[in-house]
Amino acid sequence: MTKHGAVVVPEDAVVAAAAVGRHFSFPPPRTGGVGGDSCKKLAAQQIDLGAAVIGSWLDSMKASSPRHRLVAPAVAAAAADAEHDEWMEKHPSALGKFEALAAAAKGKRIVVFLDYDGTLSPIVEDPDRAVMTDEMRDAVRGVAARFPTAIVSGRCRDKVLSFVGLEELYYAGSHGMDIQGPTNAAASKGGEEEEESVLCQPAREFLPMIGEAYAALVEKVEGVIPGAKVENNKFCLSVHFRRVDERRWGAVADQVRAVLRGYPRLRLTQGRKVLEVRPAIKWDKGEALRFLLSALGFSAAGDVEDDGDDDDAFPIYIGDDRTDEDAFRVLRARGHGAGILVSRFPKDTCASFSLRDPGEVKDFLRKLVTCAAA
Ligand SMILES: O=P(O)(O)OC[C@H]1O[C@H](O[C@H]2O[C@H](CO)[C@@H](O)[C@H](O)[C@H]2O)[C@H](O)[C@@H](O)[C@@H]1O
Repeated sequence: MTKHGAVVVPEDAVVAAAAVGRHFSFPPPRTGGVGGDSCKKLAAQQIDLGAAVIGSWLDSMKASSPRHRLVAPAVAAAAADAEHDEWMEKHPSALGKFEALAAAAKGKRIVVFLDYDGTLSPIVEDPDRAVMTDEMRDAVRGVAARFPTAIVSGRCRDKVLSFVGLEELYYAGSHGMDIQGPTNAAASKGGEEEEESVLCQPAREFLPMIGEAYAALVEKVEGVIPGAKVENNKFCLSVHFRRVDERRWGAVADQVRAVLRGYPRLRLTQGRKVLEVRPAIKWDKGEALRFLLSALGFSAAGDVEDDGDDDDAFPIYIGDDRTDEDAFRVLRARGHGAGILVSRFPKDTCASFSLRDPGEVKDFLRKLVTCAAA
């Protein structure tokens, strides 16, 4: 931490590869707790936002999109292919291994957790246009009709609900800091639906501070650096630099750092060409997953001393981003359930399986529905 307490978590910095051996094993070996050897907790790697580390932080920003692999020369491309094959051995396609996954879930109650951006909708330039297709919506609706289903997103809960448009789901917005149950007629008991459906808001006291920081970031970043955009996600803020000239990413870092000096109780993490400002509390997508499992009546196992044997839930979590690793780690610590990373490229991850893109996510969800119907 800096002396002001503002920190950045370089989320691509060491998430050790998920599989313990070279070859895929499922169910995945336990890590011996959330902070186990093979999946190191990123939160433990908070790096000072001081000028001395801005270089490595910028590297991290540059690495937040893997597009450079597309233009690799032939030799590098061959090496990348080999690396990809090896990675796929450790994180095989959840479609290709569907039968193994279904066998592991047999006799258990599947619970589905879905990230939004990059998982249900493709990554696009303008965050306000990241809509999902009707086909994807149908697939999610089908899954939710059979299994408890939650959307877990960095976005503000209302916004992600408006994008997904399905009231029968659970929604965990603001990286899990704003959790709501289903709001459809079957779930609500009439009147005060909004109040009744809110299940958990562990960062409520931060609302005024987040509002202030938002205004400051709009003024000092969005108003100063062309292309920068600050998104208010209620309990956290996103500073987008996807449309900022790469030569000015350092300026984005500097400006955000300057603003956060005034807010020692806020911390910074990184997603896909976005810096995420959030309350410095021990709450993330992994905690949201635990909370929801518990709210659904399942054990929120994951502690070393809990062997999870009496747990009849089989959580499936699908996500594409670094913030989803917190949830993958919880699943790995549980020793059952399946973490599925959405990525075309090898990435360090605690997920057991992979899917290439939202198109494959849709196919996987459809397969899940067909399998449940059978
Ligand atoms: O947890 P998620 O649902 O994956 O949300 C994470 C962030 O997603 C959004 O930003 C990302 O998607 C945008 C649209 O495709 C893209 O333009 C941006 O570069 C990505 O970082 C969202 O806008 C953020 O607020 C979320 O925190």
